[in-house]
Amino acid sequence: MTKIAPSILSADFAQLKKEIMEVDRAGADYIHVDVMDGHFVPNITIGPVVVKAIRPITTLPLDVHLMIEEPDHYIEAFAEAGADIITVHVETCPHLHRTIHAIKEKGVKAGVVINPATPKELLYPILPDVDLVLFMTVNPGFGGQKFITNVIEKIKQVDEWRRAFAPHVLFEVDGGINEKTAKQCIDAGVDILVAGSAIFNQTDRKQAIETIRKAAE
Ligand SMILES: O=C(CO)[C@H](O)[C@H](O)COP(=O)(O)O
Ligand SMILES: [Fe+2]
Repeated sequence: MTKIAPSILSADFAQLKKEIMEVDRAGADYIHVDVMDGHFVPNITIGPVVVKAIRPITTLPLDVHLMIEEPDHYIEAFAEAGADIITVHVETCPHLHRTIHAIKEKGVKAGVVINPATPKELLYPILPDVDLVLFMTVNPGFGGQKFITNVIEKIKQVDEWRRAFAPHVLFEVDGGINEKTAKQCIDAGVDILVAGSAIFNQTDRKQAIETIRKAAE
């Protein structure tokens, strides 16, 4: 079954506990946490203190998406705060193999994220080492942007590598996911759909999650 990861970037931050509890009860599979530093992306969001604060609110895995430069400096802090998955951008990691293994050494699942305009070849050498690949389907930095369709072709091509030598790797997409775009992603081989505005901008979160899940299947 398709897994859904609501992105709290589009939640009401003044009521974060209530928002997380609501999507948890509504059938979410992960909680997606967007960490932005104002350097790698033109926005600033949250850090390890917030991850620590939300950790007791839910038993769902916390999927922490690091959109920050030099992520190596923060792996320990996010792991100790309670992250279950930490994903780092290929664009921010000159020593990607070292970074991925530093995450794993903390007992956390390790994922690599790739921007829409970054060539898929950067994934090839690291694919057997990661637990997850997150394909950005918008340029990272903000919620509510339009899905970039040509990423689908990249997902299909990387899926061929996955089938050949890394079948354990999960594929996740992030950005512009809604009932219209979900199906194309699943058909291309995606396992986990991140959705922010398509869930948190709806008053009935249960229905929003079910709508995306149904459209995907
Ligand atoms: O990483 C992100 C942005 O950089 C967010 O996870 C993503 O944008 C989710 O928001 P939406 O579903 O509204 O596009
Ligand atoms: Fe994200």
